[in-house]
This record gives sequence, structure tokens and C-alpha cells, in this order.
Amino acid sequence: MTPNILTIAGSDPSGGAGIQADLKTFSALGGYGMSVLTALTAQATTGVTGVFPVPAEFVRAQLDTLLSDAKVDAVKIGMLGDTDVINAVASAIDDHGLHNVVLDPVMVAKSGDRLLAVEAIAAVRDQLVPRADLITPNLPESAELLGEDEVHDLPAMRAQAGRLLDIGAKRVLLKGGHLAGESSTDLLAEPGSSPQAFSAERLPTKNTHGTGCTLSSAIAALRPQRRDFYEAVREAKDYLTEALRYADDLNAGRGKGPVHHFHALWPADDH
Ligand SMILES: Nc1ncnc2c1ncn2[C@@H]1O[C@H](COP(=O)(O)OP(=O)(O)O)[C@@H](O)[C@H]1O
Ligand SMILES: Cc1ncc(COP(=O)(O)OP(=O)(O)O)c(N)n1
Repeated sequence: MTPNILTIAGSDPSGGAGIQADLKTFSALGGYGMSVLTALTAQATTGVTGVFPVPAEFVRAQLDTLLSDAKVDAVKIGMLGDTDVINAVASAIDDHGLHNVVLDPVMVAKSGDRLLAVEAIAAVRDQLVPRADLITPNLPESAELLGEDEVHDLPAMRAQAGRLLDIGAKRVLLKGGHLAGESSTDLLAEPGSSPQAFSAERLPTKNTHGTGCTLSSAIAALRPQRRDFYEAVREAKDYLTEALRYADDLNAGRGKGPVHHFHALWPADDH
């Protein structure tokens, strides 16, 4: 049976990030995509010029209506915007018994524009981090969640991933896209075992808009179809690397362009 995969996230009209990227990823990886919108953004590859939040009560209404009808096999959470929306999503996770929840704690777009209010970071840490089955912070987000400085190498990433487990995360995929170097390495940390590294060649492209959205969505789409999170993360990373490899073929704007889902169609045997 095709798994139902839900994204709870904001809209990106450029199609590179947010629900648009999530739904493309779900489809490419054999999931049936569903979406609950938390915000509209006015956004292109050149940046974000505005955010129009959906009221928390209406986020909850979307969730209740959908989940009273359909069974969801995995959930990806992206941009939430403010504390009220975070609280609404946290209580819906409990009330509807959502599982296979992948939290991408989106805070700031690559263009530098804020997508989460600074005062809402504590609510992400306290309300959502412990409820998610996997969190996928990038290095600035990890630092914000821990109230620490941003780290810049793998040993320090291992230590920070461990501290994210200490504050209540069930699993952490700490993404190393912001590191320098020839490879782009992410670390998967779970309690009781040493972190596993997932490494890919660092591709020489400026077109990395939506890489975090794509990776977390790919994990959510694959998790119900694979034995465990390790397998889902391993394939999701490969999917993202292929989508990034062909990003320069697109012509979606003048700024940091999106990754190319078509070329990453899975299994990757005919391109
Ligand atoms: N130039 C690149 N080449 C290959 N992989 C990359 C590149 N840039 C980012 N990635 C990968 O994309 C994913 C998201 O990266 P990151 O930039 O850390 O997160 P975010 O998009 O949330 O800021 C990670 O798996 C990272 O390793
Ligand atoms: C609506 C919306 N949601 C999330 C993001 C951030 O996406 P991300 O995958 O982290 O990619 P960048 O924006 O960092 O390139 C977004 N921009 N818009």
C-alpha cells in the first residue's frame, strides 16, 4: 500500500523549499503527499520578501479535519513561524498519535530571512524536539537549540549531536552542509550507540535552495517503506545528492536555485 506522508510546513512559491519541495519529494519516493499549511511566504530564489502566517487555530483545524479521515504513515514538520503554531502542532501529535515524525527545525532561509520568531525557539526545543522521532537541524539550528556557539568540524558535531539527545531528542541527524571541505557529511545520533556518518561529495553549485526540506521529506517518505531510520536516512541522502547534482539544469530564478527532483527519480537507474 502506498504510504500517506504529511507535511506541516510553509509555502514557497518558487517551488524550491517548503511544501512544494516536500510534495515533489514524497511523490518521487513512492509516497502519497498530504499537506497542512502553516504560512504563506512571498519568496523566490533571491529571498523572502514577506510572511503571511496561518492562525494556529486554523492549522489545528486543517490537522483535525485531515486526521479524522485519513491515516498518516509519516510526518515531516518544517516552517512553523511562531509559538502558537508550534503548540498547536505539538498537541495534535499527541491527540492523533502521530508517528514517524521528522522535525526539520526551520529557523532562517539560506537568503538570511527569518522563518521562525526568535522567541519561539524555546517552544521548538521544549514542545517539538521530544515529540519527534528524528530531528534534522543544520549547524546554526543546532547551536540555537542548545544555546551554544555554532560548531565547524566533525568532532564538535559529534559532541553537539550528543547534547541534542541529552535535551530529549530521540534521534538526531545533524547536517553538515554548512561545513567547509570536499565532502558534505551529516551525523545520525541515537541513544546508546556512536553517531553514524553519511558522507557525500560536496557538489560545486550555488543552487542549494531547499536542500534541508528535501532531505527531511525524503526521510519521512522512505521511513514507512524501510526497516529503520538508518536505512531511510542513507537513501534520502543519496536522493538529495542526485537532486543537487542536476540543480544547475534548472532555470528557476537569478538567486540560489532549487534542486532537481526529476533527475533524482528513485530508484536512480536510468539517468
Ligand atoms: N554543495 C553540497 N553538495 C552536497 N551536499 C550538500 C551540499 N550542500 C548541502 N548539502 C547537503 O544538503 C543537506 C542539507 O544541508 P544543510 O545546508 O546543512 O541544511 P539546510 O538546507 O537546512 O541549511 C545535507 O545533507 C548536506 O550535507
Ligand atoms: C516555506 C519555506 N520553508 C522552509 C524553508 C527553508 O528551507 P531549507 O530547506 O532550509 O532551504 P533554504 O531556504 O535554507 O535554502 C524556506 N526557505 N521556505
